Amino acid sequence: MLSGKEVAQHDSKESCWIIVHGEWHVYDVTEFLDEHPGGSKIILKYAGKDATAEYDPIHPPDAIKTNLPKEKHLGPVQPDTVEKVEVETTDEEKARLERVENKPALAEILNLHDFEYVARQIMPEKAWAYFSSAAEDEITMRENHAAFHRIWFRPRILRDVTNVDYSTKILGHNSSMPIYISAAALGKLGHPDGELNLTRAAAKHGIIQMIPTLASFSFDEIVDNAQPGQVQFFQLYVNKNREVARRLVEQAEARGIKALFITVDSAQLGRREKALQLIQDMNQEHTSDPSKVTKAQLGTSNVTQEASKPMPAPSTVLDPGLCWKDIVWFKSITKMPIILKGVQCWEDALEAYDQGLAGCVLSNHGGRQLDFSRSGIEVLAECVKYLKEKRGLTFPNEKFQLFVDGGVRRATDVLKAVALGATAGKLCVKININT
Ligand code: HEM
Ligand SMILES: Cc1cc2nc3c(=O)[nH]c(=O)nc-3n(C[C@H](O)[C@H](O)[C@H](O)COP(=O)(O)O)c2cc1C
Repeated sequence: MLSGKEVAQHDSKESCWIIVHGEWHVYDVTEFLDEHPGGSKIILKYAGKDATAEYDPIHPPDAIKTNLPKEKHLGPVQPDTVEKVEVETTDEEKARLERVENKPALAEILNLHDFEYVARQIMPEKAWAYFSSAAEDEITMRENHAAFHRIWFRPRILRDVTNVDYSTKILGHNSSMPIYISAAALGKLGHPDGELNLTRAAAKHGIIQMIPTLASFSFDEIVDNAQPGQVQFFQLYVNKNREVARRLVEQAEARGIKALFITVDSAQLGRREKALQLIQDMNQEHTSDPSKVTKAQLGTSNVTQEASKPMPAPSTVLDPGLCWKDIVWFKSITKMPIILKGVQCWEDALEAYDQGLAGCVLSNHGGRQLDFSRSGIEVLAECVKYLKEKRGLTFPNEKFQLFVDGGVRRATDVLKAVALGATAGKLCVKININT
């Protein structure tokens, strides 16, 4: 056991130790300083100290394991000997903390628009930029919701609706409602319990959670937090290194994951300018390397993770080379049903059906990838039409399920999707509609 005092002596670039994580582990990052993708300045700010609070929300769970040689892991430190890091609180931060303190009770929040408003008020700027940003002019993001405004009901009367059961089956698994929680990376940015909150909520309400590849918690931690028998799906970003992809799929199958959703709308990261703006500010603050700023400004940095920086992930996590032959390979290595997440026209939905896949999520990634992609609900209408015309399919269809996400903010949106043929849809933290 190291003492906090000893660690504190290594507070310079000649010898730089930091403490990270609940288990209070000490790491020697002296040689890593120049390699750190976030620059050395930010780490030096925490030299000899506990960096957990800053480190945790913005790094993938395996960042240390993957980037820091074992011999640099110096072991645990006695927690009570570690001095608290004095973080200077700006006036803006004080005001934000006050808003957190006074946030409305859950029962006062009536709908998802309220949630969004409150989130914007209380989240750190970084988190809000990540969660709320979409590609370029954010036209698709707005259209996703607006598209539902163009669909109207044609209610029938004098039907007995005393008992309404809106439970359903999604890919053969019971769900209390025709929605599931879709993948959203880096949950810890929003709350220290991140994705585990969603695991618990899904269990409590009998809905299915899709675990993201880029979750803040490790895959095992999320699965370990599920109740016995709780159904979970897994979202896969296909790593350039197919052995990594294979390992993720095998791990998911071994742990009882019931379906594999492969994200196919992210050949590269969408240009999310709100997030880029923030990176620019951060780079100015944390690094002296002006080329980083320029790259970020131009949107040409090789950021390939879900978040766009400052939300780190290995740059190999997305593969522009992903194509149909890989899907055939995935089919050969897993018995889990495969669903493509991010299908945006009927031709690709038809191809997925012909390849023997279990379904598609008609989605444009919440408008975060290609601006001017059409909304999922609009694509649903054409898929239903052409899959009937070309292959005689009717929807909802158990053998080939259509899901819709993007802009779903109301139960009426879900109802519209289901009425048009979807198995389920997604809600903000991400509920998907199952048509
Ligand atoms: C144990 C030591 C650390 C390791 C192994 C590590 C690893 C990484 C990795 C792998 C990335 C991103 C890679 C990518 O984008 O593909 C990253 C980015 C980043 N890290 Fe660390 N990190 C460490 C310590 C820290 C600490 C103590 C801080 C302080 C808060 C920090 C702040 C950042 C920031 C701000 C970025 C984003 C940089 C940018 O987008 O320009 N890191 N780190
Ligand atoms: C903050 C955030 C993070 C996301 N992360 C992922 C991800 O890691 N993988 C993925 O396939 N989709 C991801 N998505 C896309 C969602 O799964 C879903 O397709 C989209 O959010 C639906 O649109 P909506 O936000 O309008 O509901 C993310 C979306 C948001 C808003």
